[in-house]
Amino acid sequence: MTEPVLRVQNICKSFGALKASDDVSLDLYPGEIHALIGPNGAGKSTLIKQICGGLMPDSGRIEVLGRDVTTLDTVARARMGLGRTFQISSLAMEFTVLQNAVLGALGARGKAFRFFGNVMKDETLLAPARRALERVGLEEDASRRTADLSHGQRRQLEVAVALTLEPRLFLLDEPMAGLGGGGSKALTAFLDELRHEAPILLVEHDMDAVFALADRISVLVYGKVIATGTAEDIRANAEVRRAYLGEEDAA
Ligand SMILES: Nc1ncnc2c1ncn2[C@@H]1O[C@H](COP(=O)(O)OP(=O)(O)OP(=O)(O)O)[C@@H](O)[C@H]1O
Repeated sequence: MTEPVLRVQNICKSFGALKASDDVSLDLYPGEIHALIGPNGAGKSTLIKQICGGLMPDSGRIEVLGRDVTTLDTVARARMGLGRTFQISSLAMEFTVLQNAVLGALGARGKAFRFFGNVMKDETLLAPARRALERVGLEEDASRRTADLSHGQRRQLEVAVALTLEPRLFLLDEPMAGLGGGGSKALTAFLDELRHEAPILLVEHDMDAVFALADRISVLVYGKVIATGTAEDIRANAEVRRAYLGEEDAA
């Protein structure tokens, strides 16, 4: 049987009396998009941070490509091929598109930051940066100031920054946020292709995108995974409807 690329086992994390992750287990298989959904405050970001290495679980285990990474830091996990985008933009707005992509390539390789002029001449950084921009369709915009991009283009650039690492798996934190209908359609099509390169754990509030893309969906409520299954399973699950989808209907 195929091994999962990511395996999260029995993760617990409390903030005082609040259980933000309550015995969470989930996995991600090659070629798959596994969506993580749940109401605000359910613990999605907390879980993503623990998978990335930014936050240590109180207990449980996280494996990437069969290796226990539970105690490794963010840089070590990125080097192992864990690519990530952020809910809040991490782009340097005054830098050009290419400079942001190069910075991504630099960070992903854990290289020390040198003078920017030198960094921008380093082919080992420029080549993956250009390739990533091409992949997301931003090659023509390489010399534009990031602040001048549209919101949708910035989202594309964030994905490009994650791509510079040539990741073995992606953690995408609300990539559709703030995109208009056209933008989220284009990104949906792109992610549908991207999954074949590296599987995706997708945290997303846009239910159209989730139901269009996800092979499996896990529903997190009060820190607990209350259901995991196909889009059909999740739609039909009474507990999920009550806890989450019902809330959307009522909105
Ligand atoms: N550093 C922290 N200290 C204390 N409480 C925290 C901390 N980080 C998160 N929490 C709490 O943990 C719970 C889960 O938060 P989290 O941000 O993971 O939810 P979320 O599902 O990502 O929400 P959203 O969809 O709004 O981004 C919330 O009640 C939040 O207030």
